[in-house]
Amino acid sequence: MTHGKLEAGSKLVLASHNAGKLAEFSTLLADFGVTVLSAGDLNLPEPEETATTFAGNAALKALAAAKATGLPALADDSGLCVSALGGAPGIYSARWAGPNKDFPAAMARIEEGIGSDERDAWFICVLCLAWPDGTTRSFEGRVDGSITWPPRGEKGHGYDPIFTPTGESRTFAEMEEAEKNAISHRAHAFKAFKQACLD
Ligand SMILES: O=P(O)(O)OP(=O)(O)OP(=O)(O)OC[C@H]1O[C@@H](n2cnc3c(O)ncnc32)[C@H](O)[C@@H]1O
Ligand SMILES: [Mg+2]
Repeated sequence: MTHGKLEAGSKLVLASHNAGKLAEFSTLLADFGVTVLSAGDLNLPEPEETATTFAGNAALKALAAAKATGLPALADDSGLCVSALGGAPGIYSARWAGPNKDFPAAMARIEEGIGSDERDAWFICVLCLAWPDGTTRSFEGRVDGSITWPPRGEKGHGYDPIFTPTGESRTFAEMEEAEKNAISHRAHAFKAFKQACLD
């Protein structure tokens, strides 16, 4: 097993328990001939995200999965950053929704915290590919936009119903997965990962 590129036929663990992310990754990875196994398929525990940055949490999740399985593992740490909230919820985006993943409540908390004139927001995604020997490579993606209220759309996941990317009139939750996958933070990070590790 080399530490550079993932060859066709190699196994890759997706070190995420988020069904929405996993659906997007299965489309993004469809053409590359890697066999994808998810953390849930492998019964991997969800590590506590104790780092203070997206990159730190992505590395912690990827390394935990690579060490537990002996396989290369790709983790995604991501979140929604709201300008008027000083970048919150940011790395705490999942925690704002609580253990019951109450995104309507988390979205309402964002709307309550911001005014009508400062609605800029951005999503960040850091992908980390870790190897069982502890080697890691990270890739960051970002998409800028604004907070929409009330929430709109039934597609996507998480905060998608309140995020409208710059230059679009629809929220991520009103777009087909392929449209979101062409412009999202995850798509941009994935493109860098692909160039470095798959092509
Ligand atoms: O850690 P894993 O197991 O991957 O799953 P998670 O849902 O806990 O993921 P994170 O720790 O990275 O937290 C990211 C949060 O940001 C939200 N988020 C990330 N990307 C998003 C996207 O494309 N659309 C909407 N919400 C997103 C997501 O719903 C989570 O609440
Ligand atoms: Mg998480």
